[in-house]
Amino acid sequence: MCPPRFFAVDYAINPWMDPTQPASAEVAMEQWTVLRDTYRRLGHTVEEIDPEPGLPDMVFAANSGTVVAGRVLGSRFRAPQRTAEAEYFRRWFVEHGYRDITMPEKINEAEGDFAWTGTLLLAGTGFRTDPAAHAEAQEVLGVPVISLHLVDARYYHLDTALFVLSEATDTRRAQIAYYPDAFSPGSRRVLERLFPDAVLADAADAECFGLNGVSDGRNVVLPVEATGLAARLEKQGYAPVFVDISELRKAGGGPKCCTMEIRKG
Ligand SMILES: CN(C)C(=N)NCCC[C@H](N)C(=O)O
Repeated sequence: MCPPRFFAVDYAINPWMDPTQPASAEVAMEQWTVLRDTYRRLGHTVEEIDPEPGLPDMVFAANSGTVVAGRVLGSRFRAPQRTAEAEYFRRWFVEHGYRDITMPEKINEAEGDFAWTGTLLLAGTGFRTDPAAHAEAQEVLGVPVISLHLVDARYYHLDTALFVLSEATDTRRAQIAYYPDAFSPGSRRVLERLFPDAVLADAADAECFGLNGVSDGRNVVLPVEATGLAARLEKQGYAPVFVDISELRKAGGGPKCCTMEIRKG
């Protein structure tokens, strides 16, 4: 995770960002700190990278790397405003002992558009990550990739429209939640086929970034407004944990965007 010390909304590269509206680095830092401490309270290890001045979106660490079984696929941003972030994260991986690091040739916004189910890498495209980056990820990470097409600009990254509730080594046992309207008809059919027991989100769940949740298979960290989705998750045996991410949402991000999940083994 990356503390939002230099958080701001100075430019608009997604429909949620409005540089004419006030955004506070101080409030973002308070909300981010609660999110980080929530993970720690739930028993997870959190490592941090230093933020860099002039990179207000660096708090969205999920966009800077996809790590499966200790293999790191870095990122290559579409927006020039974010390009420099990728190299800081690459250096972090080097300094923290990762040896298998590949920087992509294709536009690749990492976990913003990649979600690991335990056997498959679900991969979004349509707004940010280049579809050719999906084949590149399959080759570099050596895991099967399923391409999914996003069609609503408000849900410009896969992680605004879908998240994994529980990973499994048997594809049919992994569980996901997703917002069907964010996907093309063909991608919806793929998701129905692969995940017939998925939790389906509605427009209200999606609008508050409820699909930008982070689950450890039991606890599901969600924006505080995602009450409808939380109620459905509770019925399935999950434990919702609410966080306020209202300031970070002004930049188009939520809990998952702030969280790169490092899968070492
Ligand atoms: C949940 N999402 C979309 C993320 N994975 N990342 C947030 C990135 C926000 C940044 N202003 C941008 O537009 O790139």
